[in-house]
Amino acid sequence: MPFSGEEGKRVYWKLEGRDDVPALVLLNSIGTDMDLWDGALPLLRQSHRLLRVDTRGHGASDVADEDYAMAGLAADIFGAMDGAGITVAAVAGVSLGGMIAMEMALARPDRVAALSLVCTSAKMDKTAWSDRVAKVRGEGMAAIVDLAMGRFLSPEFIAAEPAVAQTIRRQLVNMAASGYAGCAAAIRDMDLASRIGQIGCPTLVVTGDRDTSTPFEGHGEYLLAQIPGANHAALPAAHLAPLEAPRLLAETMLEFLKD
Ligand SMILES: O=C(O)CC1=CCC(=O)O1
Repeated sequence: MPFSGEEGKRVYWKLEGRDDVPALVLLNSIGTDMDLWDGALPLLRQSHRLLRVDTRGHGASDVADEDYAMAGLAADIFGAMDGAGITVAAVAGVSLGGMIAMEMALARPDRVAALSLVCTSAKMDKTAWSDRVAKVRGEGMAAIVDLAMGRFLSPEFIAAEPAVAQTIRRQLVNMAASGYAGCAAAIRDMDLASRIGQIGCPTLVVTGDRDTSTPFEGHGEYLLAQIPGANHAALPAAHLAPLEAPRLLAETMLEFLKD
């Protein structure tokens, strides 16, 4: 299996598609893994070589029991790109994945060709994320699963796709609490808000009309105001847009990436 990084902090990645097309890196939210993107893959792989990475502490990646930092999570993804032989790529990330993507664009502008920032933010409530870290470390994943599910998916989607919602819930409950807490600490400590004005690559900000975690108001609108020349698309989806609107998300990203 393809892993990159030092022992205990290795990230698992999967590369697919032709090598004569541009590379696109796909990053997951906290509490999910690379499978989050499954519904969008058939369209995306027609024109892009896809590198998916399980964020540290998630999926098949290693779980270190410590606070993670956004810069370290970004370095993990560059390590996966190195392992896959990719020098430059467009990067798309959902929520935490979008935060990591912004950190990547700031750290290595030479390696990030474009950003798709899906249902994400540069500033989350520090107290709320601090409480979440403590709760998960003290009581385990069951203590926050209802809160997280309520922010991930809309009631309409849960009613229409109960099996998908059950899978997401099961993954969340069964994942390593230390992996979730490590990433939650990175969200708590992120300092993107004052720096994203320096992002220089073409950027698409995707918001979800039903997203209660990072709604347009206060989150998407801030990204659009700060990132020079950023474009906006609003989708009929909650936070996990690749689940609620996979085809529309893929079409929107491809339209942006073809420019
Ligand atoms: O608010 C939530 O629980 C959803 C979320 C925030 C960051 C992320 O990756 O997911």
